[in-house]
Amino acid sequence: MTVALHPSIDNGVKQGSGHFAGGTLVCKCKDHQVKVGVKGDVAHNHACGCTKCWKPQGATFSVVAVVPRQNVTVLENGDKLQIVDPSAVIQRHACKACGTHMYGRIENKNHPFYGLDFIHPELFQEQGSQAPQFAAFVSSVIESGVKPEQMAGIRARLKEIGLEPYDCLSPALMDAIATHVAKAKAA
Ligand SMILES: N[C@@H](CCC(=O)N[C@@H](CS)C(=O)NCC(=O)O)C(=O)O
Ligand SMILES: [Zn+2]
Ligand SMILES: [Zn+2]
Repeated sequence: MTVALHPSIDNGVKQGSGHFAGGTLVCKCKDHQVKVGVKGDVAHNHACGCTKCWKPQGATFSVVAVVPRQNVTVLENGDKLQIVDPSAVIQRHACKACGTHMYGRIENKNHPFYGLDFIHPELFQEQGSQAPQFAAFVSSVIESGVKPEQMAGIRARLKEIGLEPYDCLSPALMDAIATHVAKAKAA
């Protein structure tokens, strides 16, 4: 049996249109859904294996991307949102009723990713946003109950669908973080 990663990539990664103009993220509630507007396409879309990122029922990975925070607006039923863990770097605003994380925001102005919000593109009601590019925090799925002996199969399946597996972020993002830290130290 093929390893299940996440429903939006299990049948192969669907490429983005390259001209996604933005859209509306909708939570999983049957009524009074939380709706969040996003302007423009997402960036750095990836599968994340960490325990903190929201994933749909049964998924092993989250699929998560970033957008400039000024491009994110709560459109409807924002009173249903609450911050999952106020002490986390990424403050994930989740629907109290269905648990779906609608956007994650970094409030620490010194953080390398300050200015970017984390969102789950599968919640867009529109098609065509950027496809996942790689897989991050892959080893962390063990913390959610995956057996270590399943890891070779999971990494092989990620590679098969074109998502290079990394146990932290991709080299480009790790370099961006280190560059930010080096500049902060030099200042
Ligand atoms: N092994 C940890 C890794 C958690 C982690 O560091 N997650 C990354 C990727 S989302 C992060 O940047 N977390 C910051 C945060 O959750 O606020 C876990 O699975 O819980
Ligand atoms: Zn909801
Ligand atoms: Zn994560």
